[in-house]
Amino acid sequence: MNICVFCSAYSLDARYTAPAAEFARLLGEGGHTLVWGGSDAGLMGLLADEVKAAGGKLVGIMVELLKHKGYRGADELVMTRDLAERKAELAARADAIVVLVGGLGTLDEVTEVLELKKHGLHDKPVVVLDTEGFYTGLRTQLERMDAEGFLPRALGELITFAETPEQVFEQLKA
Ligand SMILES: C/C(=C\CNc1ncnc2c1ncn2[C@@H]1O[C@H](COP(=O)(O)O)[C@@H](O)[C@H]1O)CO
Repeated sequence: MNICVFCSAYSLDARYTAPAAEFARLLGEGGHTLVWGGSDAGLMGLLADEVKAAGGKLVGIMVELLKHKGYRGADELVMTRDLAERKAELAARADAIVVLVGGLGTLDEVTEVLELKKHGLHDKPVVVLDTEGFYTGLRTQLERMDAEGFLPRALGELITFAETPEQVFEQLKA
């Protein structure tokens, strides 16, 4: 499976990096391909290192603007002109999307895939690894949208939340 991962480009402490590394190990050992932003920065770089060490393949979708942070050692590195083209390419290459902890870039990416899914433009699973309850606020907001009629589909059809890396893969199989 080609698994697109959105996650932080910053270096984080072990309570965030350890579950991400475990997720990466399961991805690599499962024979999957990581499709990601193609950077060696922060958690993005750690994820790629761990997937590679576990035998998985790496497909990086880079953007001109950030090419100085490109990951050396990807099986394929695709260069896109701008962030919009990169987001489209990331989604197009994926069979499933997994969201790890991240900041505004990650939030922008997950929001876009959910908006496209809302409109029926794809039906790929979107699973959030909710490490340390990092996404409690996002989940609460989405649940309110669901309960108060802001979503055309049930929230559970758009996105699911996992507490552990193992649960992410169980939800991708379901
Ligand atoms: C932090 C530094 C450079 C950032 N480099 C990036 N390279 C590739 N992709 C990136 C970068 N920054 C953001 N992205 C994309 O957004 C997500 C991460 O953003 P966040 O704000 O950290 O959550 C990630 O999924 C990427 O696709 C300088 O060292």
